[in-house]
Order: sequence, then C-alpha cells, then structure tokens
Amino acid sequence: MGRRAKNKQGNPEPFAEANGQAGRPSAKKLGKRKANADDAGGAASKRPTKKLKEQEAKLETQKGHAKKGNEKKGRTVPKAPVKKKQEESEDEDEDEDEVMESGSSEGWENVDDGYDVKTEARSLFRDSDEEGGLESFTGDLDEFNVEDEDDENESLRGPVQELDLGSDEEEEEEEEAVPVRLKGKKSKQQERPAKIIPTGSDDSETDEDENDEDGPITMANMEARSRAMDAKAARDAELDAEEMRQAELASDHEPPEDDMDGAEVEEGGEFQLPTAEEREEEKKAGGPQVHVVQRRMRECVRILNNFRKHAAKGRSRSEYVAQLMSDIASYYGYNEFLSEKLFQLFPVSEAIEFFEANEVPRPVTIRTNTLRARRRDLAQALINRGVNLEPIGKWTNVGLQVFESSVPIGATPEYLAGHYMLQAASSFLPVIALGPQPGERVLDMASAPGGKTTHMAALMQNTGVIFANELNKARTKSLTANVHRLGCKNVVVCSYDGREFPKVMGGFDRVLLDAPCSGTGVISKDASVKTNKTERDFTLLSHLQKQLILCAIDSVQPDSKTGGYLVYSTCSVTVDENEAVVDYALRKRPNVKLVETGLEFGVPGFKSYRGKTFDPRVSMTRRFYPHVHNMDGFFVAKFKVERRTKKAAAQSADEPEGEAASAFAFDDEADKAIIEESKEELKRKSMKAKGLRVRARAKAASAA
Ligand SMILES: C[S@@+](CC[C@H](N)C(=O)[O-])C[C@H]1O[C@@H](n2cnc3c(N)ncnc32)[C@H](O)[C@@H]1O
Repeated sequence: MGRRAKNKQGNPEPFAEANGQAGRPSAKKLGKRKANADDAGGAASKRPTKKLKEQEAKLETQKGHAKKGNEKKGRTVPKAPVKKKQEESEDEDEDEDEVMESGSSEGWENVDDGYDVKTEARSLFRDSDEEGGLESFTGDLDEFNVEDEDDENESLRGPVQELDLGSDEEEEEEEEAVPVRLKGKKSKQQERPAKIIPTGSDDSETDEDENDEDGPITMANMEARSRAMDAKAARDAELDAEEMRQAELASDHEPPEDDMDGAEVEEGGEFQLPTAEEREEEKKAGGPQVHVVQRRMRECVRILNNFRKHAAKGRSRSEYVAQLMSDIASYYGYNEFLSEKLFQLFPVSEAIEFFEANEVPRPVTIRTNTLRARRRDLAQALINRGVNLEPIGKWTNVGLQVFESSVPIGATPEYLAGHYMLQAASSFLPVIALGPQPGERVLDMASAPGGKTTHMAALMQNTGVIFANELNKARTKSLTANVHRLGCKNVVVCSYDGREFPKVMGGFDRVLLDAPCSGTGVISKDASVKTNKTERDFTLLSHLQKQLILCAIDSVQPDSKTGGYLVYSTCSVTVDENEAVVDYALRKRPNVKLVETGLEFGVPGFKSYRGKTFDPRVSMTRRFYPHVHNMDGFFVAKFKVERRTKKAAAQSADEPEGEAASAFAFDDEADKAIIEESKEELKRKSMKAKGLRVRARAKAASAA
C-alpha cells in the first residue's frame, strides 16, 4: 500500500465558502455511484470520500482551477484561502511565507536534494536507541501526552490513539521494514461487507497504490511525485466533473425506471418497508443482518430523495424516515436518540455522509509552537526522523499534517522540547478567530489541556497575560505540563467554575470560551459518544453553556483599546449547544453583536432550525463538519462586546422569550432544579477526579 494510502483520510481540498448545500449528491448521483461500486464487486471498507471529491470537483471546476482542487489522496485538511493578517500573526517565518505564497510546492523546495528519508530514519533510530533516546521515552509517554481521557483534542483523543508504540519485538521487526508507527483505528466499516452509499472513489486505493512507486521518497523526488499526484488528481477532477454534468443532464430528462437511479430492483426483489410484525421478528432474531440493513438504508435514501416518484403506495415519508433512523442507529452503533438528533441536521444523503465520516479517523495534525521553532525547521527535523508530512493548508502557517511516521509523534525529541503540539486542525480555528494580540489580557475560560491556551501564547509572543482557567483540578495538571513544555511564560493557570467570572476577575481584552460539550463533532475519536449521550445530557450541557457564555461576555472589557471580543466554540454539531446558545446570548445581552469569524471556510450557522427562528446574524457563525471539511465537527462564533447602556440593560431584562426561546432558552425559575442538577453533576465529576467517593446519582437527586 502506498505511503499516503496507509493514512488515507478521505478528502483533501477545502470547501471554501461551502454553504452546506453546495454539491450535495442528488439521488441520481448516489444511485450512479452505487451502481458503479456494485459493479466493482461491492468492495468492503472503502472510505466515504466520494461526496467530498464530487463537491470539490464541482466547486473547483466552476472556479476554473480544478487542478489544485482535487488532491485525491485525501492528504489534506482544508486548504482554504488564508487571510494575510492571520498569516503574519501566526508565523514569523518570512521565508516560509514566501514559499507558501508562491505555491510552487508547498514549502519544501529548499530541502536537500537526494536525501533518502528511509535510510536516514533508520540510522537515526539506531542512534537514538544507543543513546537511550527514543526508546527511553516510550515508557513515559502517558505523562508527556497529557491526558485525561475525555479531553477534546490534542494528544488525548485523537492522535495519540493513533500511535502504536508496539512491543520491543515489534520494534526490532519494524526497524527492518521502516515501520509505520502511525496507525488508524480499525473502523467498524472495515468489518462490513459494503458501504451504504458506495462511491466512485471506491477504487481510490488502487489508484493510490499505482501512484506510489516503490522506491524511497527522497527530497529530490518528493516534489516530482507530488506534482504527478496533483496532475492525476486534476484528471480525476475533470472526470468527476464530467460525470457530475452527465448526472445533472440525466436528471433534467426524467430517467427511465430501470435507470441506475430509477426504481431499480436490487437483488432480493422489489424493496418493501418491513411491516411491524417483520420488524418484531427481526428483533427476536437478534436484529437485522448487515446486508439487509445496508440495502434497506440505501433504498430508504433513494426513496426519500424523490419520495413522490419512488415511494410505495400507502407508505408515508415518516415511515421511511423512521426505518432509516432506526437502521442508522443499529448499523453505526448509536443510541436511537442521538442518531435521530444528528440525522435531523442534514438532508438525507448528507446525513449518511456524516455518519460514514464518523467511522473514519481524521488526519493527524500538529501545530508548530512558534515560541520554540519555525515550521520549516520542525518539518525538516521530523522528516529526518522518518515522518511523512506536509503543511495542512494555506489557512494556517503553523499546522502540519502527518501522513505516516516511523516514530511515535507524541514522543519525539522535538515534541518533548515543546516544538509542537499534537492538535486537531479544527482546534486552531477558534484561536485564529479570536486573534489575541501581543500585550493583551486574555481569559481562556475552559482551557485544559491547553491546546488553545498555548496557541494564544504563541500568537501573543509570550507577552501580556493569559488566565487559563479550568474547573477540573485534575485536568490542570496536563494544562500546566503543556504550558511548561511549550515554554509559555505569559500564562497563569487557575481553577474556578467559569460561572464565577467576572466576579473572580474581569476586564479582559479577549475571552475564549471553548465550552464543555457533548463531543458530537469528535465521534471518530471517541465512539463512546454514540451511546452515552442522552436527552438529559444535552439539556444540562446547553444550560451550562448558556450560563458560561453570559459570564464570558461579562468578563470582556468593552472599552478595550485593542480588543473587546469573545469567541465561543464547541466540538459539537448540535444546534442546542451552538446556535441556540449564541441566540440566547444575543437576546440576554443586547450590548453584544456577532461579527465575522474571519475564517474563510466553514458552513454558516443555522438561521432557523426545525421551525424555530434565530437571530438572522447567527448565520455569521461557522460550522465545520467531518464529511465536508475533513476535520472534527466544530462550531465557532465571534462576538464584539460593547459598553452596556442603561437602555440595553433594561432591554435585556425585558427580553421576551422569542420563538426560538421556547425550545432552546431556559427560564431561571422554572429550570432551577436543572441548574442545580448541573452544578451537582459538576461537583460529582470534580470529586471523582479527586478520587473521592461519589454518591449514586439517583440517591443524590432524591436527597436534593
Ligand atoms: C472542550 S474542553 C477545553 C479544551 C481546551 N480549550 C483546549 O483547547 O485544550 C472543555 C473544558 O471545560 C472544562 N469545564 C467544564 N465545566 C467547566 C466550568 N463550569 N468552568 C470551567 N471549565 C469547565 C472541562 O473540564 C474541559 O476541560
């Protein structure tokens, strides 16, 4: 398998200005893909890169530069246009900026020609071993990798899970073969016979293998190979675009029923929704067989995409939806409540893409700590150790994507020396949006394990001061460790409930509230979310988030000469944790307004959702999705806080609970019990973290 194929991440290019609608596969398209893949034998374990590729091809072709747009290798997270200002503030490396901007070969031209990475990596390994170098780190990795299992990012959830430290025996074996130490978790999909909606990219693995010649990748041939891959990607993009045009053309001329996407009859005869009895029998037999569920899901998607045409007489849309949601839950392993909640966020076909993307690990990415290293130097040092990497994209000057590595990325000398942070690309976004400036006073209200705190310290060039607050004392250890490792000298770690601000301290130029959330954006890293989140969790969380956001707003200094901003972010995709919280804040604090995040990609937030209307400015917020942007699901909103006038204060007190409020807001009086429960829950968690005995929840509740 090719070098990149081993760490294939689905799709590459960004969907700059994606709006969530763009390029959604039509029913026709899905059918066509399915037919293609079925022809190819319904191969198992293929990644859901298709839609991304199609969208890219379409968008990029429209823009007239498909060549750049479709790097089929799935080797990048979004390469979105970058703002000049961000570039300047994020990286001091001017030379590198030049190379990046020239766009010639993504910044690697000036490394030594003829350098054989594999050979060098082998010798480095030996050297390290002799010196007790890398080997000696493995035992202590946990300490260095900082974590706490429920951390949202960094070394905790994602990348480190990917690392395979292996046993000593493996080590020896691997040294011979130039080991790949970076491994994806085996997804459930890989054990399944076929995809729900097979895609044309299903043959991409073969393509990649063809592309990856056997010889060693050297500095000399890296660029040429990269160009060859780009050229191939461009050809693929053209083919895809052509296929898309054909599909669209065909949909303009009603297809015959036996067309690929018509009411085709799959193996097993005409599709019928199961009756209640059949479903009961299915349950008794231990649930449906995988191939039955797959087919049923495919059929339901097809029918729901053109209900009038394809639905069986007498069956309602809601019956198909109910069947599909139930099958999604069993096929992907979600509880029914969550599968429904997530399903409702998207049009039918896109929902499947989302669930599929959650089965695939996101790219492993690192952030250069510009307090200690320049990205170019860091990249060179890691390449010398046998790490295959490249810049994430033009939107960040500090990010690197790691494709494979023969060393544990969380234990290299550079890691230990604080030259980089293992950090999900999505985690860069709120910090870029906040844009902390040197000399400012900043609050990071919920900060452990410190990925964003340390990023802000770097942007502030270790000047000014950042108060890094974290409720959970146990988690302040990893936060402090990271602050030290990365050489941040302007950070004060503290441990309060965020809701105690600004009483504890206020008057900040900027505040980041990276709120505690359900983690529905990071399911690929933490599959437990699929089953352990209930309706009650979402109620409690959104209450907490609403309380925290008001405290965060009140902690901002409206008269700040340089700032006066708040960024609210979550790694969740649910509306109650995102737009509903933002809408609530806008209503409760008329002295704040939403401003553009400055992030040039991402889908606008929902202005309305399931019959509820939010403040129209909520569309200035940005959503990020695994299936669209190949990053963790994420949400970012940026506020400007202004001076509170008497009139505004009165307005906020009188603020009627609007249309959206009924569903998403809370009334302090009526919900007192819930708020108390949420406090109780936090207390329990904190006690647990300290190793204290915690009363069982039911007892605690009745006692309260
Ligand atoms: C999404 S994580 C923060 C990740 C962090 N910003 C980073 O980039 O590394 C949310 C954090 O909020 C903490 N937290 C939960 N409730 C809190 C509260 N009431 N006040 C402050 N922090 C809280 C959690 O313990 C968790 O560490």
